[in-house]
Amino acid sequence: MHGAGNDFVVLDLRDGAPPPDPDLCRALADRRTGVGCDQILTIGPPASAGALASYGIWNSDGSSAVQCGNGARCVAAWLVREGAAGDTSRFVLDSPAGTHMVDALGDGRFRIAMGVPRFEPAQVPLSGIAQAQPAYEIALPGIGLLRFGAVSMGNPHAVVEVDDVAGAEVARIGSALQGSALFPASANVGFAQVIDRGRIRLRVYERGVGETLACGSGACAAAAVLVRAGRVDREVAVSLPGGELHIAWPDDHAQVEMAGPTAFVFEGEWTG
Ligand SMILES: N[C@@H](CCC[C@H](N)C(=O)O)C(=O)O
Repeated sequence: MHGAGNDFVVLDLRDGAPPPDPDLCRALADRRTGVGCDQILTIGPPASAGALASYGIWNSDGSSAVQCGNGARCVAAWLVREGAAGDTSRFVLDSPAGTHMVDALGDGRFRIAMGVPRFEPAQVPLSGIAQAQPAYEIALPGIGLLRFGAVSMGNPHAVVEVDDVAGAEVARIGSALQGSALFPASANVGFAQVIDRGRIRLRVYERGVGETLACGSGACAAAAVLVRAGRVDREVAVSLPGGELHIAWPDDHAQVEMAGPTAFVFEGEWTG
């Protein structure tokens, strides 16, 4: 499946099959010798009362993750296709980051409540910083002084505002920031260009993957950081290389809502 180009192998493990180990994740995700994907998603039984199902997330390098916005929409689409949601267009899913309210919008589009953004350095996590700041600065070897915002959407994000996202050195700066001691758990690094108060362009160098065509939690993180900086309105369209997501953050204490597309690509059996 994919959500705005962020692609997934989805394994339905509700029959009790064990989750894939890191070696199997890497084998499945390999674009030459496997199926190929950014993340592996596993669907399991609900973890909380009232939820329809739970899901797990593994990056293509075999590391596990706790939040995946595009993946949440794809799991929702999978459950709706099989009729698990019945007549309702509103249901709850459990992710490793918590519970998410889901709205089926029709035409393969879903809206997911992605949680309240956390800016406290300990929550991101950011090492050696006591107080949250609207922007941080770091001197990166070979790159120079870099200014960025940082936020947790359940998973860690750095957001760098750039004048021209097409020309941004996404891999070089993204991997340098990921490797910095400032981010003890690494980070997903977004490069955001503000087009106007209602639209940004974004590219994301994801933790455990590299650059992806879209990152749902990255779109929420970019919107949250730019709203806090007074650069964009609380409803913003985010254009990513693989498609468009719509982000709304009604107020500082509210959850960020992310809406976007889903697509089924093909189904098969893994014999590897
Ligand atoms: N593609 C995802 C994020 C997946 C997890 C991330 N790479 C991490 O390690 O935190 C999204 O759509 O949010």
